[in-house]
Amino acid sequence: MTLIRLSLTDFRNHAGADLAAEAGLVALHGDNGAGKTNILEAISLLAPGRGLRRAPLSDMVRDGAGGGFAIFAEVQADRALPPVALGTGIEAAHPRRRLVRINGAAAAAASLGEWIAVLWLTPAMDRLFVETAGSRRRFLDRLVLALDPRHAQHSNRYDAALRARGKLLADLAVADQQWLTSLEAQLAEHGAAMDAARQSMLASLAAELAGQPDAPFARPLLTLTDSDGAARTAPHDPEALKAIFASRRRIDAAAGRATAGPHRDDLSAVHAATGRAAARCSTGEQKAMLLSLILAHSDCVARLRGARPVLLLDEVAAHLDPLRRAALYDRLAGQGGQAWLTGTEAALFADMPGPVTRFRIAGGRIAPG
Ligand SMILES: Nc1ncnc2c1ncn2[C@@H]1O[C@H](COP(=O)(O)OP(=O)(O)OP(=O)(O)O)[C@@H](O)[C@H]1O
Repeated sequence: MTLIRLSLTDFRNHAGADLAAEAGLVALHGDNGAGKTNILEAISLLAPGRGLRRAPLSDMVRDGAGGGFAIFAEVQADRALPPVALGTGIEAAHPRRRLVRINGAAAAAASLGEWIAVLWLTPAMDRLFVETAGSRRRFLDRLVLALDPRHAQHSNRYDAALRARGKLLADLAVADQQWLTSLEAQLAEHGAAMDAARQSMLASLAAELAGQPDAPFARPLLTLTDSDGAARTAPHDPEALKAIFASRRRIDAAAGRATAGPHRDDLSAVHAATGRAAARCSTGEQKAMLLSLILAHSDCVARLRGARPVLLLDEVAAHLDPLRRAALYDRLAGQGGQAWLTGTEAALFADMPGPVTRFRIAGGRIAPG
């Protein structure tokens, strides 16, 4: 998948920007605060979800602009087909409602996943393995989404049913039992589908990683675990899940949250070469594992979906030694697809193998270079 055109209106510090890019590497360089990550964030919003900062939509409107914002892109998924036009943004009157247009027609955000897959690595993700299970689950679900666009619908419906059940359980004594049973049936159906998609993605990713060397990027071994840290290998059975939810109504009512289910699962990672848990590895090793994970996943999506996801690598190049940096560029250039990289120095990108589209960003302005 290639973004051949991107235009931004009142998005973060970009009042109006229009850029054309080619397949291959796209290098964005500019000083701190120039607006590089904002461009990557805009691209991340072309996929379902809240984007790479998970920020409220209203924060994304350019300060002082007073209205909404708009992101528009043309994406070429297949050279034989015309590009698809994707647009998203908000209007001033409805700052919480994300609007989406696909080829000019209004669409649900979840549908974006059918047209584009976007994977990213940002400095904020460096601590993923020591952060909360929630951030790892979100990361896991993004990996699944890149492979299986239906995942967004299942997880949206699961979350909606979970919230509705939580409201009913807040007053269990008067809760409509039939409505509870129906919500738990929805949780079981969508939860089992979500879980199956996670397990199938992890199996494909494990197979991809197994074929990759331990160097120059550290290879991780990944496992889906339950909330107690035990490995989960068999998919959730919908009937069993329904029974779990039904049997835990009192416990969940007392806890004020659903204490069991796929929304509590976690992703655990081990450094393959040393056998050490990722959380106990050095920051550099954790970064390297994430990079190798993302690169392997990109291969996985390319193999299974027939199109490579757009990769957004924010400040990744600056943290690699010259040997690893060259290895990263070679790998990205050799595989087709499109990867957007940011850095403060143009020199970081000087030796990239072509084709490379280069932009210099300064104060929210984008110029070729
Ligand atoms: N809604 C907004 N309106 C205007 N400016 C904003 C808005 N949100 C963020 N900014 C500003 O946009 C600028 C660019 O941010 P961005 O994160 O893209 O910088 P960057 O080029 O990636 O810098 P760094 O190299 O430091 O990571 C920052 O100064 C930030 O404060």
